[in-house]
Amino acid sequence: MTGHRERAACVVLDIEGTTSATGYVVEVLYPYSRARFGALLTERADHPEVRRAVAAVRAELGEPAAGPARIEAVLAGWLAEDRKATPLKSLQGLLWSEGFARGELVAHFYPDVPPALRRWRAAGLDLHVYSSGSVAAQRAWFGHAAGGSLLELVGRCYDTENAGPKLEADSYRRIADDLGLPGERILFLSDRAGELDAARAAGWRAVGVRRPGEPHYRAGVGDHPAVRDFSALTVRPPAVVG
Ligand SMILES: CSCCC(=O)C(=O)COP(=O)(O)O
Ligand SMILES: [Mg+2]
Repeated sequence: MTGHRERAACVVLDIEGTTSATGYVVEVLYPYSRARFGALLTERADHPEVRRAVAAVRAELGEPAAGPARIEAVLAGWLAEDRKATPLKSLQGLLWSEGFARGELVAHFYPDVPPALRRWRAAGLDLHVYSSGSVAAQRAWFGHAAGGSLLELVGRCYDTENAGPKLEADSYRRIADDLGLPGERILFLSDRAGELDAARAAGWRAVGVRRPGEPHYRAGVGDHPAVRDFSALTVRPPAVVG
């Protein structure tokens, strides 16, 4: 893996394993949400986001009368298997946003990420996010980076609810439609081969980010070009023709 160059109008960023450490998400964010699901489901059952997520869990289980204890147990099970289920992610996003706002959580970004994001913005690129974490979680995450907010660098946020699952090419087509760009002008960065495959199937450019120590490092990124971190990636806007 040496330096790599790309031309694109925008960069779409995965979070976990790409901009940020999976270890932090799994060891800090997940337990934070796990410890608060019970109170959320009982004390704030009328919150619109909670009602919506509970209805989605009940529908998925085929158990229209599932009570808070059952829902909490299901969420805990999904969390343990790291299932990227939309209702789980919505409730986590709600709890994490509040935790960030209260100063109980601070987001982790690899040190090469903030300077690269600033460099790419200065070069005229738009930056967007596509993560299994909910849009609320993404905005809170970028807004509460340890070194100061990065939210002003980010344009649109996509998750499994507004775009779809990250392993399906249609999700990337939906995002391209929303951005009003052909796939070849969009560059996706991710640590997972399956996500890069799906993006490429939708016509996007795709570059793997292989950070030693990340869970997907050993699995590699298939036949996609790869960089070790963002400092090894140069991205410039497409050349103007004519
Ligand atoms: C701040 S987003 C929380 C991370 C998370 O819950 C998640 O599932 C991230 O997955 P990704 O698609 O970014 O690899
Ligand atoms: Mg990832």
